[in-house]
Amino acid sequence: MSAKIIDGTAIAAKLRAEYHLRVDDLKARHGVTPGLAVILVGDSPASRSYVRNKIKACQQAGIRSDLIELSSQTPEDQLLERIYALNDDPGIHGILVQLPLPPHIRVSSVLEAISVEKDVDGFHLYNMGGLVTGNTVFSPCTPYGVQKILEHENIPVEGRNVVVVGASNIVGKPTALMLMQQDATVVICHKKTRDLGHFTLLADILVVAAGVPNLIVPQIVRTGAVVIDVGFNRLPDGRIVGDVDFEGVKEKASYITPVPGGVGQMTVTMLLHNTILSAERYATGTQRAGMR
Ligand SMILES: NC(=O)C1=CN([C@@H]2O[C@H](COP(=O)(O)OP(=O)(O)OC[C@H]3O[C@@H](n4cnc5c(N)ncnc54)[C@H](OP(=O)(O)O)[C@@H]3O)[C@@H](O)[C@H]2O)C=CC1
Ligand SMILES: Nc1nc(=O)c2c([nH]1)NC[C@@H]1CN(c3ccc(C(=O)N[C@@H](CCC(=O)O)C(=O)O)cc3)C=[N+]21
Ligand SMILES: [Mg+2]
Repeated sequence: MSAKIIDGTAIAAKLRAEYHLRVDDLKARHGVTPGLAVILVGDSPASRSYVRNKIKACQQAGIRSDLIELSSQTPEDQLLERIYALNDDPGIHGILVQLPLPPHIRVSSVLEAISVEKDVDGFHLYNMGGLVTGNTVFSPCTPYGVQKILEHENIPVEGRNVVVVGASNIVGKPTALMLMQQDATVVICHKKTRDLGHFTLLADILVVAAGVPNLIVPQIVRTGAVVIDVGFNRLPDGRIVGDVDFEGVKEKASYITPVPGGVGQMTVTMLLHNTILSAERYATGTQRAGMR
């Protein structure tokens, strides 16, 4: 068996074309241009490159994006002041603070300073908590992108065994919660999991977000499984790979996502989606009132 290679770039392109029409419609009918503020603290080359991808995608979709670059020495209270100003700025519908932040800044204070109505990354505690009950204002972009890939390929989730490898707050845990909300049976594995293969072999759908190249080899993948590789790792030789031994696993899986060209494309696309959704709510006055 050779897996169908899921073309994340093509799915993303189709969605982005639809989103561009929604932007045009907002401009024409409400005079509203969706606006995203991206705050980058410090000058990590990797963060800079992710941010560049996001800004470029905004431009292509007709979304205004403001890049706010702050020095790595910026005190936490100055960063919070910038966020409060953006919360009050009617031209800005989404606020994203690129992680990681320098160690002197508390991530939780920053994420909770962002107005829930503008939290297009879905990282505010309210949105995180909302994942438990299925009541988010915005879904986090990477898990949402994974969900959209499954939806686009008509891969059912209900009643299936989903194994998520990786338990971070930004990918593993929210992905597990979103798929559990769709009535999958979900297992989350992490570094301390004693026998990874014992669990991954149960997976009808295997989602991998560990940050470890070649963690998933064919021996620990069930024949016919759907394999979604969220990993995004740069090797010393400059090549970008996921967490899955792609060549080996594609001979055993029924579907597999490549890296690049898979989930990463969808993450950025869902950021566009959330920013447009926020601007639509603003234009039609359907934001949730009084929420922060
Ligand atoms: N394509 C995209 O859009 C995105 C891709 N990524 C990529 O996804 C990967 C994960 O990112 P992120 O969640 O932020 O990373 P983190 O480092 O925050 O989390 C990694 C998780 O994987 C677990 N883990 C690490 N090693 C192993 C192992 N050997 N076996 C099982 N579990 C393990 C860790 O366990 P423990 O909790 O015990 O430490 C942790 O829960 C990275 O490659 C990142 O680049 C991330 C965001 C977006
Ligand atoms: N705190 C933190 N924040 C992040 O946002 C973060 C992180 N850590 N760790 C690493 C991952 C990775 N990530 C990606 C974003 C876009 C693409 C993306 O656009 N990928 C495209 C293009 C890739 C390319 O540029 O070649 C693709 O996969 O086809 C990928 C990966 C964000 N990450
Ligand atoms: Mg990718």
